[in-house]
Amino acid sequence: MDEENKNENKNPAFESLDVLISRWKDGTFSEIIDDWKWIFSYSARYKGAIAFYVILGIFSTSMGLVSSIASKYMIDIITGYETSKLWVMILIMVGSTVFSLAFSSIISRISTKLSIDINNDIQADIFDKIVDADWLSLNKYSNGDILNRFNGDIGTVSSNAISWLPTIIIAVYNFVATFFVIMHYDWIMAVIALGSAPVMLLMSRFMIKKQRDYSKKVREMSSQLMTFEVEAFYNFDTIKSFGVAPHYSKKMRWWQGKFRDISLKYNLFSIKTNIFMSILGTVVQFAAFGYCLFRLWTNDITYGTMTLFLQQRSNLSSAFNSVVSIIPAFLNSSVSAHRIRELVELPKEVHIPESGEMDKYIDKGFEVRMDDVNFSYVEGTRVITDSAFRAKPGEIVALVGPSGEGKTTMIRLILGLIRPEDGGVKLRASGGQEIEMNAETRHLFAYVPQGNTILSGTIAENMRMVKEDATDEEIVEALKVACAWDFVEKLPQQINNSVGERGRGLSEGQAQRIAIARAVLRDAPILLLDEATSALDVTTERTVLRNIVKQHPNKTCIVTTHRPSVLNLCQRVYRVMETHVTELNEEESSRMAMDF
Ligand SMILES: Nc1ncnc2c1ncn2[C@@H]1O[C@H](COP(=O)(O)OP(=O)(O)OP(=O)(O)O)[C@@H](O)[C@H]1O
Repeated sequence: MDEENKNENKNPAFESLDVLISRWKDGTFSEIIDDWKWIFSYSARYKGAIAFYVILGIFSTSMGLVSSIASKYMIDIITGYETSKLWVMILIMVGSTVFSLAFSSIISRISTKLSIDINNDIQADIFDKIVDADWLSLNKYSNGDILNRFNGDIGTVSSNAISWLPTIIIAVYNFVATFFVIMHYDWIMAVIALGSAPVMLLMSRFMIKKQRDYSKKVREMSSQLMTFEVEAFYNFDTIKSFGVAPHYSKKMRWWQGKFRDISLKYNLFSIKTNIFMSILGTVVQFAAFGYCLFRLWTNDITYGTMTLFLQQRSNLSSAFNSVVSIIPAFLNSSVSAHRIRELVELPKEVHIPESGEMDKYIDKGFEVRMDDVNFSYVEGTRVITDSAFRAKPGEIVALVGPSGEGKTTMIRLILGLIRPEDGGVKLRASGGQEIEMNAETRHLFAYVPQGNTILSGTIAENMRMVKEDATDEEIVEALKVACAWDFVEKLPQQINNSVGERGRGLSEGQAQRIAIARAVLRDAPILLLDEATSALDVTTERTVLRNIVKQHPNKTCIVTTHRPSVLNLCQRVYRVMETHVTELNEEESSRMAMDF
């Protein structure tokens, strides 16, 4: 049968059902499913605990049911004056209430423990993923945004990841069990009790889309607010010294206002949905109450059955409400999971496992080679074009050139943080063995980046960051090479003296010398200094560089600089300008030194 005939024979009712299902599944819905699949990959680690949680929940719900059936019989016993059975009923009621309370307390304890565990699990995983993410891809996210996803979004996911499934299962069990108890006594009552279900189902599609959109906007706005906050606190000195604090206060309030507006819109939507649900619930409640009174009036049911009906109807509606109220939490979690997955799915750095082979050649040093390299951060805007570069063991090689022309980009290429579009950036051992720069070659480098990179803690802690088992003597030795010992020696606790975040408490030049000492302690065969001596006086700068070369004759040093004093120490000078890296001859390089 050909395709056309097949379609003709298809029942139109089924066809429209197919269309409905596919529409239901498209876009938002399939995204939600994917996000939850990801969340389940974490919850699955706690299968046993979740199953225990569900069983306890079902017990607790069953006890509630037993207690309300017992209260029906109690009313019937009292109204029928059959006091002989009264004690049994009282015992059943009290027993089931106590059990129910005990179960729900254990459930609360388990769910708190699990949500902390899952939060820690996700955070630890994401931390590792971020650390191993491709530099350029991660660079697109601001620190505030990453921090917000790391804390806020993971918090939202973990608080729901465990409880969501048990809550649904327990609510559905509660719903079904209650429904059958009511049905056992009167099926019309059961139908009335279920009255709101079809309307709710029809509304859910509209609600889900809208709720998810709001949740997404609130999370995005929260990230933007946090980006602003992180940046403002990080640059507090600049803000204060420019006297622009009032402007930033105003900006802060503007961001807060935007966050407030979107949060209130979301809240209004939730209120409207709530009002609608409550009205629906009240209508059903009155219908059930009216029906009960009618049946009582016609003597079809006892007082006990009426109490049971009304109690169970409210139980049914609370089971329904707990399923409905989990929808926002479910959607918020899916939005947060989506935001976390964006970080998880960032491309990983390139790791070439064979790089470990190069460790054998550390003693003789390495040559850094670049050939025919092209690189752009943004497609169409070249930063490096058809360029070559060499730095051999025992050499100090300088990268010079006007600001913003690509010196730091060269350092990033050498470190393998970014990869060239064409050409190769390689590490070459003395025997000719070569390997492309990648994450695994990075341990062969000691890098002093631009800016202050000192962390809060003692000077020794800062140093041991790159060599955990370094002795105090080794630390002092490295500080001496970097001309930092002169001032560290005079500190009250010397290497155990504490410094603040970003080296607070030290001068810019002192912080630079400690950063250099840290790189020296690392004792890697290749040293990269990116404007790392800019805050030092000329004499200290020359002493530091000479000490480094003297320390290890096979070290390869690559420096970016704007200082002639450094150029005179270099064996080779490359100019980075107009996207080209060009080696300067002696005459050009001395002219350049004079032009600075
Ligand atoms: N993460 C990035 N994304 C996009 N473009 C970038 C990025 N980093 C740098 N660039 C661009 O690449 C070019 C070279 O920047 P780079 O930092 O390498 O210059 P530089 O020579 O080290 O400057 P300076 O001497 O001022 O430190 C600049 O035009 C800059 O705008």
